[in-house]
Amino acid sequence: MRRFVLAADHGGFTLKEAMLKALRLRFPEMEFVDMGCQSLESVDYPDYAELACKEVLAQKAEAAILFCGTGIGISIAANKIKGIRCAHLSDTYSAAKSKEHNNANAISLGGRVIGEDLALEIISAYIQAKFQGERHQRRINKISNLEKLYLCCE
Ligand SMILES: O=C[C@H](O)[C@H](O)[C@H](O)COP(=O)(O)O
Repeated sequence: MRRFVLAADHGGFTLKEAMLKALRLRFPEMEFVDMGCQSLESVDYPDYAELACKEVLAQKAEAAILFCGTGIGISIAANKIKGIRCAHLSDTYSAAKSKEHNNANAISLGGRVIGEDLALEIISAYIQAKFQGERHQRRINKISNLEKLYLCCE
């Protein structure tokens, strides 16, 4: 069964809640796991990026679907984690390409920016897309080399 983890700070909480419900209805054959937060109380988005992305690195989830106010902070945080390629999304074309070309294993959306209907279409486009490999794999290998050079050193 395909398994995705959803996580948000307080700025993304409302959209994350709506997407959990909508995704479970639209894709009943898939699993969508809630990694928090659980209220509108102020929290820090790097904590939730880490929680969700650890599931992806441990291969317990196929991808992390992340939310904060803009989608930016949680994306920046996720992209500091070695092995995570997080796409900050606001349209369906980029959503599909983030999988087809970049093999993104995390996506982020802005709860204070994007409406529920568009968010559902963006996430659906990502989930339904397939990585195309080939020249794109070569470029992802180069991203991994950048991680080794710049992300893992003191
Ligand atoms: O990129 C950061 C996110 O949009 C946060 O959700 C936002 O900065 C939180 O702002 P505040 O603490 O003012 O609610």
